Amino acid sequence: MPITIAINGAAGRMGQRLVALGSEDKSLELVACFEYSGHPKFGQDAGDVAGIGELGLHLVDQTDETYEAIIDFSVPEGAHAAIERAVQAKAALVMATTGLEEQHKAKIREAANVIPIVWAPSMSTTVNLTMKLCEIAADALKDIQGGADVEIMERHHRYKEDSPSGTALRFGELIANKMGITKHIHGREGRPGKRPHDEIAYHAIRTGDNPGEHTIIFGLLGETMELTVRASNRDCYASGALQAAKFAAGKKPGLYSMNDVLGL
Ligand SMILES: NC(=O)C1=CN([C@@H]2O[C@H](COP(=O)(O)OP(=O)(O)OC[C@H]3O[C@@H](n4cnc5c(N)ncnc54)[C@H](OP(=O)(O)O)[C@@H]3O)[C@@H](O)[C@H]2O)C=CC1
Ligand SMILES: O=C(O)C1=N[C@H](C(=O)O)C[C@H](O)C1
Repeated sequence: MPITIAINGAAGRMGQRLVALGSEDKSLELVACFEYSGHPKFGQDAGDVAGIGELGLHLVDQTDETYEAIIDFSVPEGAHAAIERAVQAKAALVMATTGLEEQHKAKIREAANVIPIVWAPSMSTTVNLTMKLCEIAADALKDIQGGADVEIMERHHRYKEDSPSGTALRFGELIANKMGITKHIHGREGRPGKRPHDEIAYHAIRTGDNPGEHTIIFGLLGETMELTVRASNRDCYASGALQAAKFAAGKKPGLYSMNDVLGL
């Protein structure tokens, strides 16, 4: 039997790719496409909006259908609604929205007591693998003679609303934990003085239609290591989220990561 899924934020850039890939996947059945009622495309066929032709599923804000998993790529308020929907439906939740505030994060942790939740700032396989590589690098370089300076650069499309990306922040968190760094700064200007070793700096570039690119720099005296991971389109995130929904449906309540989903 296919796993029944719902998508929240279904008219968005990511939502449209989830509708397209999710409706093609024979192991899944797409049963609901949620949008907020004020959305300009509310009520339209989700397949038409996604550019794949009519699916017979409309953009709605409620449904009588039952579903085993709901995937959220929206905005913080949308994420809040998705958590409530998942808890009410006793469905698994795949939480992909970034830029969440502490209140939303607390709600996710609380919901994980009653439903399974995969929560990750990036559903991409190569991004999650690069996170592992960065942890190895950070561990190896934490006590290196002369120190290793960590800087994180990310590039995204001009429409992105949160900054730096959730992925960049997660890279920083993982590296900081390994290297014992507590200071995180965002860009530099004026005369900040010599760079201390115990900080990670983030640089967010917004340009064109870039679907996402991260470079993590480990700068030593005499040599530099850079790890870059780059999406060519959004399907790496969409297919990872669909994989996460299949993984989480029917699991016991708790918080799961993409490492659990991907077996990394
Ligand atoms: N974890 C991951 O792998 C990835 C995460 N993301 C994250 O996913 C999120 C969405 O990205 P993207 O698709 O590019 O953004 P979009 O703005 O294109 O899509 C978000 C959609 O959600 C809609 N929305 C707004 N409010 C609500 C609500 N209350 N309920 C339901 N839907 C709502 C938006 O409508 P409107 O346009 O009218 O606001 C829009 O249609 C971002 O936080 C992004 O950072 C993105 C890619 C990968
Ligand atoms: O908004 C995006 O596009 C993306 N957002 C996520 C993030 O903030 O990390 C993931 C991906 O980089 C694309």
